[in-house]
Formats: sequence, structure tokens, C-alpha cells
Amino acid sequence: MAYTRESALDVAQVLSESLPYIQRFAGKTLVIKYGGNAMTDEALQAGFARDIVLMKAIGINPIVVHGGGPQIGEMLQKLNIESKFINGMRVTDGATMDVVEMVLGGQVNKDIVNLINRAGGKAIGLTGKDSNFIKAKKLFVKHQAEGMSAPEQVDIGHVGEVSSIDTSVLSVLENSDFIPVIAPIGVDDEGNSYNINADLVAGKVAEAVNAEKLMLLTNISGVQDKQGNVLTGLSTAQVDALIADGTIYGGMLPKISCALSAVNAGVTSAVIVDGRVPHATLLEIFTDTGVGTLITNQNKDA
Ligand SMILES: Nc1ncnc2c1ncn2[C@@H]1O[C@H](COP(=O)(O)OP(=O)(O)O)[C@@H](O)[C@H]1O
Ligand SMILES: CC(=O)N[C@@H](CCC(=O)OP(=O)(O)O)C(=O)O
Repeated sequence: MAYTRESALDVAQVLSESLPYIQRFAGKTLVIKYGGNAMTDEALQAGFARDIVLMKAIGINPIVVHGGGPQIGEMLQKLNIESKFINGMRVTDGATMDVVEMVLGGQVNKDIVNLINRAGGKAIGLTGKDSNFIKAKKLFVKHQAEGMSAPEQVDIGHVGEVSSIDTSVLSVLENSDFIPVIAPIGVDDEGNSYNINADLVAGKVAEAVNAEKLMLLTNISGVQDKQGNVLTGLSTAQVDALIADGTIYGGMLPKISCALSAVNAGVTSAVIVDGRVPHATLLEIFTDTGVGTLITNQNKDA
């Protein structure tokens, strides 16, 4: 890009102002859940990949955990398999699990690896099956079906929750030029695969590596109140109240619950970021004007 003398000075000024932020995050690990528009819009994809490579180049350790619900849905449709969700979790029978593993581990993961590599990075794709690093157990959900008087425990098939994370492979990558890109698939002691919500995997990875920040990219401006205003900062106590009165529901529930669990487990902050905004991850790290909702472990506004 060609600059005029004025615009070149502006660029130099912006770079200079980013110094304290670079110093704050250098050597720290950031876990980024990549999903939504940022993952499907070509311009946003390229910007995301560049931003991840830039982070690594200045000494931050990004770990990417990706979703892929819409891509799984598309493939199931092609195969005439119905998609069904309970409490935001995909009901996953044996045939669906095969598709989930193929789409997340085979297609989506490798597309993201390729994207980051084309931006000059050295991405390594992993599922939880690689060196068995994400151990999972079956997840039962509580659900109140129509006509039932009380919620009951429902078996939704091969859906898992994280039971443990072995960080050894991640620390090898952290101490190298490699950028881990993780598909949310777990495995149990018998070698069975589990489909895990990607937000939950990102949260547990952030906890396990003691990340400085957990960033959850999504397609909404942040957590909103009943009037649709974005709540820029939330404490754990405030979140509890918003869940209790139904302001937070559906797909926002796993995001909020993993963000809360992460900050309670020692991750300094978790943020739900508007991934529709170009360079949302950089704005979040290098400026004071993040684009979403910040969750901290404080009992007052963050
Ligand atoms: N209080 C809230 N503020 C914002 N979004 C909310 C809220 N409560 C529920 N939601 C819903 O959660 C959705 C985000 O979850 P989801 O679509 O599963 O995200 P992703 O696909 O990025 O994982 C929003 O689009 C919105 O419909
Ligand atoms: C159990 C469960 O629902 N797993 C998700 C895994 C992918 C995911 O979480 O993708 P997004 O982040 O794009 O929604 C699914 O099958 O869709």
C-alpha cells in the first residue's frame, strides 16, 4: 500500500500507540473461538487469518478453536439426515457423528489451517483425538418437552463435555512457531468420539492453558439487555441475574457459561466479540474500544 507522508505518519502513530498493548500480551496465550460470519465471509476470513499471524509474530500465543455448525448442517442436508437441536446442542446419532467428525476434522479444520498458512503462519490442525488431548464424557441435557410437567434428563447421543485436557501438545506448539487450530471433537478411554460444542471446548482449553484471554467470536454485537442495548461489561453476579430472568437464552447460554467458568478458573478475562466487525480480534487486543461484552470475575461492572 502506498502512503502519503500524512497517512504514513498516522500509521506510525497507531503502531506506536499499540506498544503498551503489545507489551501487555507478549508471551501470553489467547484462546480464540472462531465461528459465525468471520468464518464464512471471504474478506473477514482473510482479515482473521492475518490478525492471528500478526499476533504470533509479535510474541502472543494464539490458540484457535473453531465451530462449524452451519457446515455440518449443510452436509447433513445433502445426505438427507435431519438436524435437530436440544438446548443448543446437536442431537448426534451414529450417522450424524460420522458427518460431524468428517466435516469438523476433515473439511473445516483444514480450511482454517490453509487460510492461516496462506497468511504466512504455520498452523497445525488438531482434533481432541490427536494424542487424545481432549478427553470427553457423555453429556446429558435437562430438557422440558412440550406436555411434560418437569424437565427430564435427555440422552442426545454422541454429544460430549470435556472431562480433561492434556496441555502437553499445546505447550510444545506454544514454544514454537506453530499455531494450534482445534476442532471440537473429544475422545473417551475406549476411543469413542464425542461431538462437543465449540464454545465449551474453547473455554476448557483457556482454563487448561491458563490463558490471559478467551475470545468468543459470534454474529451478534455482544450480550444484549431486553431493549437490545449491548452490555459492554458484565460481572459473574450480573450474568446470573440475566440468565434467571431469561434475557440470556439459547446459543448465548453455552458462551456465557464457558466464559464464566473460564474467569472463575483464573482466565483474566473472557469476551464475546462481534466477529462481523473486520479485525475484531485486533481491536479487542490493541485498543481500549473492544467490540462486544467483557466478562470478568468481579462483583461490579468491568
Ligand atoms: N442476551 C442476549 N444477547 C445477545 N444474543 C442472545 C442473547 N440471548 C440469546 N441470544 C442468542 O444467542 C445467539 C448467539 O449464539 P449462537 O447463534 O449459537 O452463536 P455461534 O453460532 O456464534 O456459536 C444470538 O444470535 C442470539 O440469537
Ligand atoms: C454438540 C454440538 O452442538 N456441537 C456442535 C459442534 C460445532 C459447533 O459448536 O459449531 P458452532 O460454534 O458453529 O455452533 C454441532 O454439532 O454443531
